[in-house]
Amino acid sequence: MMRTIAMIGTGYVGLVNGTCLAHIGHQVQCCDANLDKIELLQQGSIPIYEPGLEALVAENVTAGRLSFTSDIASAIEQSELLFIAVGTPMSETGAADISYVRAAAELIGRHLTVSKTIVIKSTVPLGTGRNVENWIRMAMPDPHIPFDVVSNPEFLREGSAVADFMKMERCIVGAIRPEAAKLVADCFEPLGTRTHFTSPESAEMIKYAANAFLATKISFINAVANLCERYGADVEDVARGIGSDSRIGSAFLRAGIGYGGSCFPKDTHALSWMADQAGYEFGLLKEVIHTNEEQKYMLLRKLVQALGDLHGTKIAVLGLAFKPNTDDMRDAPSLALIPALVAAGAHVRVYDPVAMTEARKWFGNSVEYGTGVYQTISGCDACMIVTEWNEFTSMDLNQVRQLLAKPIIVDGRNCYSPAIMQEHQIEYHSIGRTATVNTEANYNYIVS
Ligand SMILES: NC(=O)C1=CN([C@@H]2O[C@H](COP(=O)(O)OP(=O)(O)OC[C@H]3O[C@@H](n4cnc5c(N)ncnc54)[C@H](O)[C@@H]3O)[C@@H](O)[C@H]2O)C=CC1
Ligand SMILES: O=C(O)[C@H]1O[C@H](OP(=O)(O)OP(=O)(O)OC[C@H]2O[C@@H](n3ccc(=O)[nH]c3=O)[C@H](O)[C@@H]2O)[C@H](O)[C@@H](O)[C@@H]1O
Repeated sequence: MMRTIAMIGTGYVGLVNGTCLAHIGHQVQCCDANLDKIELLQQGSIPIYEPGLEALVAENVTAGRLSFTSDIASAIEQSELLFIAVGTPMSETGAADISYVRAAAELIGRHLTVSKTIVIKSTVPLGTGRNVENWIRMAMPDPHIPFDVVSNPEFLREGSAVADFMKMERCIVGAIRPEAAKLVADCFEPLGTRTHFTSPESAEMIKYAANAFLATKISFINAVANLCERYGADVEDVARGIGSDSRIGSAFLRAGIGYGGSCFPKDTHALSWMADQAGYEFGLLKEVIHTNEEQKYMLLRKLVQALGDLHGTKIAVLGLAFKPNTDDMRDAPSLALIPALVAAGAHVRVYDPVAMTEARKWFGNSVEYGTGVYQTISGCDACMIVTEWNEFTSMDLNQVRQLLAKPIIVDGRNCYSPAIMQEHQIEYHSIGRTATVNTEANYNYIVS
């Protein structure tokens, strides 16, 4: 059944959910406190890079099911379901900052004059559902009007967000009243997804536990990778070998330079903070976080191993976004690596297929901005691969060898096989595999 929905917060999650909910037949108003964002959307542009989203937005706006407004109060008044999809960034203590959720709840309260269902999409600490209920009630002109607060965490991944929504693997609905749970679950009914009905606290925990578990898999394989290097094993073979056991599964076993992004780092810290608050020593999770922090600098260590003192060297960095197919640089490994290279005295030239505008906000004039893969690596003493964009995994290695001043690639994403690099006489350092190091004779051969 078609529902009227206000999506409060039109970021990655709000815009994707609002658009996709409109696409499956609902009437959606996406609102945001950021007026520039709403204006851009009203003009038909979208503020983020997400494959397939722009066309879907246009289609649903044209069909009259999707609109954008900065008048959040009106959207609240006109809708049956109010989704909260605002940010919950990491605060200085590591806890999730829920001030935006509170602001949204209070605004809802001020405009709640008939019974409605509030759906929390944002990732929020356990117990926030109950707090949201109180914040709304305290702001309501008439606190006797009944309303429901339902937890409905989001599991989409950036870069494949639209597909993740449309082929939703599961829907978690945490509610106190079964009628409210059913109302929310029914919104997703056209997707034919499996719904798990839980308490609000369990739903909140499912979100954190899912992200923490995936982060654990990554830190585990990264630790195994570091050990592989010491014993001459190949982590790619090891990941395939263990991943084909269905109890382990092959997903999230790609060794690399650590997880980044707007969620794994902040959500693992938030869960660790919650454990501390509850007096529970979640040592396993703390180690996952620690391993990840260390892993971010692995590439730098390998570069120093290859080049020695970095002072005065020219280094190309390919990939700035935290993963391919997004322009999101929040907590990207490049944010740890590049300032460290600059601090070590290297001249750094960076390139990313879509995150260049975003990168300028982070790096300003401290680096040089390349215009394409080959221009970026040209004349550099080494090339570092930080994000596995297609154009970095399919480079013409003959050209790469000729363009680099020294044929050295330090690859944080294991984009190539060491054998291919050896064939092309490129010194190759990757993660969890033995480096292929050219001899001096090789260098002379290549240079001449
Ligand atoms: N980015 C992702 O891939 C995923 C994010 N999440 C969670 O979803 C939530 C949102 O994340 P993103 O969409 O990435 O954040 P975002 O930062 O891209 O978007 C949040 C939006 O909320 C707006 N906002 C803040 N306060 C507001 C208010 N009081 N009223 C109206 N708008 C307000 C901001 O202006 C911003 O546009 C977070 O809790 C995050 O942990 C969950 C799954 C995936
Ligand atoms: O809560 C969230 O925001 C989202 O966080 C992740 O999604 P996302 O951060 O978009 O991207 P992922 O594909 O999960 O990658 C996260 C990080 O882990 C890294 N990663 C991933 C997989 C892997 O095997 N190895 C690895 O290093 C990626 O490079 C990236 O830096 C989860 O996969 C989503 O289910 C969740 O909804």
